[in-house]
Amino acid sequence: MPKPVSICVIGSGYVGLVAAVCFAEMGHKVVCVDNDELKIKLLQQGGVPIYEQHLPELLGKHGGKAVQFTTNLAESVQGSEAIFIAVGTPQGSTGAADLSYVEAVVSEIANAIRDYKVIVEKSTVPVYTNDWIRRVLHRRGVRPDHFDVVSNPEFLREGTAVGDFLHPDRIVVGAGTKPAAELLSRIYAPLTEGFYYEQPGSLPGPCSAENPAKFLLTSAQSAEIIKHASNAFLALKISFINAVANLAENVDADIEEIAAGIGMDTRIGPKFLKAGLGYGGSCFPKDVAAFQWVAQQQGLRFQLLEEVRRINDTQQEVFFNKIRSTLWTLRGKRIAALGLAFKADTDDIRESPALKIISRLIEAGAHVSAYDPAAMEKAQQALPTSDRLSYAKDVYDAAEHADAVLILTEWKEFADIDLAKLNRALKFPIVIDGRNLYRPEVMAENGFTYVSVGRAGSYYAAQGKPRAVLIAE
Ligand SMILES: NC(=O)c1ccc[n+]([C@@H]2O[C@H](COP(=O)([O-])OP(=O)(O)OC[C@H]3O[C@@H](n4cnc5c(N)ncnc54)[C@H](O)[C@@H]3O)[C@@H](O)[C@H]2O)c1
Ligand SMILES: O=c1ccn([C@@H]2O[C@H](COP(=O)(O)OP(=O)(O)O[C@H]3O[C@H](CO)[C@@H](O)[C@H](O)[C@H]3O)[C@@H](O)[C@H]2O)c(=O)[nH]1
Repeated sequence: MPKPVSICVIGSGYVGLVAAVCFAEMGHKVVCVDNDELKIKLLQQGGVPIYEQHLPELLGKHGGKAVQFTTNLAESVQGSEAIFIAVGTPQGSTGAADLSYVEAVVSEIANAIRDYKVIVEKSTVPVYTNDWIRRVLHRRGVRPDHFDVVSNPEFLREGTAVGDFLHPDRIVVGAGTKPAAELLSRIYAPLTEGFYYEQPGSLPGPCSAENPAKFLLTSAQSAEIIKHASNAFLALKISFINAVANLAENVDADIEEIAAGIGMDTRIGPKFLKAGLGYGGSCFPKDVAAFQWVAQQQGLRFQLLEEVRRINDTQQEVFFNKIRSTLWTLRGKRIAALGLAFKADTDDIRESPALKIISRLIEAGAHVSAYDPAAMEKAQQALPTSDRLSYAKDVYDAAEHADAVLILTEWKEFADIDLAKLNRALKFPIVIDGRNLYRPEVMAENGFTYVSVGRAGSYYAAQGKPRAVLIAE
């Protein structure tokens, strides 16, 4: 097992915090820095700022021990061999990523460096950011032999972040020098050489000692583009299936059957073919826009990405129109909204399709009673206060006397609803499901008018036949 590395992670958001505890889990010594004093205080006191599977146990195991939390960037940089930058890169007004947080951190690093450090760009950034970081360090007088800059994009998903980090499909490292590449390979050796998976108590996942994580060494530019292109491709898959869903609905076909049939082709694969409300979250919307901007800067028009974004925006419009056409008028209607987070297993509400739909319903004069298993607090801070918006204590409380129920996030809790109890709570037994959590024939059997995405519910209710999906399962 190679010697552990002393690591500084700057940013204690989703990526920074997960990276910090996972590096500790891999045997390294970590200091995690943030300029948000409240967050650091919470972490120092053993608090967990985000809802993420396995994070509380790893914070409990390593917090204050192998991972220290601090606001002192200079000291943390000086005491570490590798400095990971994991601050936000939000979307700017032109679609380009706003790199001001990255630049601010690089300037602070420049003031702190006294000897050789490997600076690792982990935030999602446009191509040539690695070059810019080097230029800023030069301009600020840092000796060229005192640093290398590496691009190491992160591919974790919220909700499964810890598992994704420790069991990645691949680790991409864009490094231009041997010492930098060697340090990164030492950092990830527990995953790429399988040592971590041999440890008793290591978290289970798809990688193992026999099937360790893959390490791909590339140029910095390639690494930067790999990240943008991966997110854009996944967004493209989602928009593609949503476009097919809208067609399927018009011709009485079923998008679940179609996605199963497409996904069985191993060249295509079954993942990211779930039709629904379109993609949201803190990554896809901004990263597709940023990648399009990158192409524009090179004089290229990446029209495919324009279409991906257009379909995504349309998808929420399509769903809103379904609500309208099912309920006719919306003013004064009482609607239960199940789900606030942008997807299941997270409390993150950034770019959540659910919040956009709820806001539109309120604007249209409807009364919304909302419920989410994890995102209530964050949603209450984000949504405007309104006497037409209330927050329920559970699914059935939200549904009480409602004209209809909307399913906006694919929480397992919503797939396990007691349908008879739901039916009794509602004023009218209407479910409009943006996540296809139920089979239309089951909903028909339970007396519901059921509207979903890319499926003609009435067909199955009438035919009552087993479907290809069922046979395949
Ligand atoms: N969220 C994800 O699932 C995910 C996955 C892969 C990659 N990414 C990328 O990783 C980056 C970080 O994303 P995130 O979701 O963790 O962001 P976030 O907004 O949750 O966290 C960023 C953190 O950086 C801190 N910060 C900002 N400026 C700072 C400074 N000068 N010094 C110290 N700390 C500072 C903020 O206080 C915040 O805690 C983004 O580029 C994002 O695109 C995110
Ligand atoms: O078949 C699918 C899969 C996802 N989604 C939606 O797509 C969005 C993004 O989902 P997901 O990719 O699971 O969540 P993120 O946590 O945003 O992760 C993405 O964005 C991260 C930040 O860049 C990357 O690191 C991850 O690899 C990438 O999956 C959510 O709104 C989902 O509801 C669908 O509509 N259909």
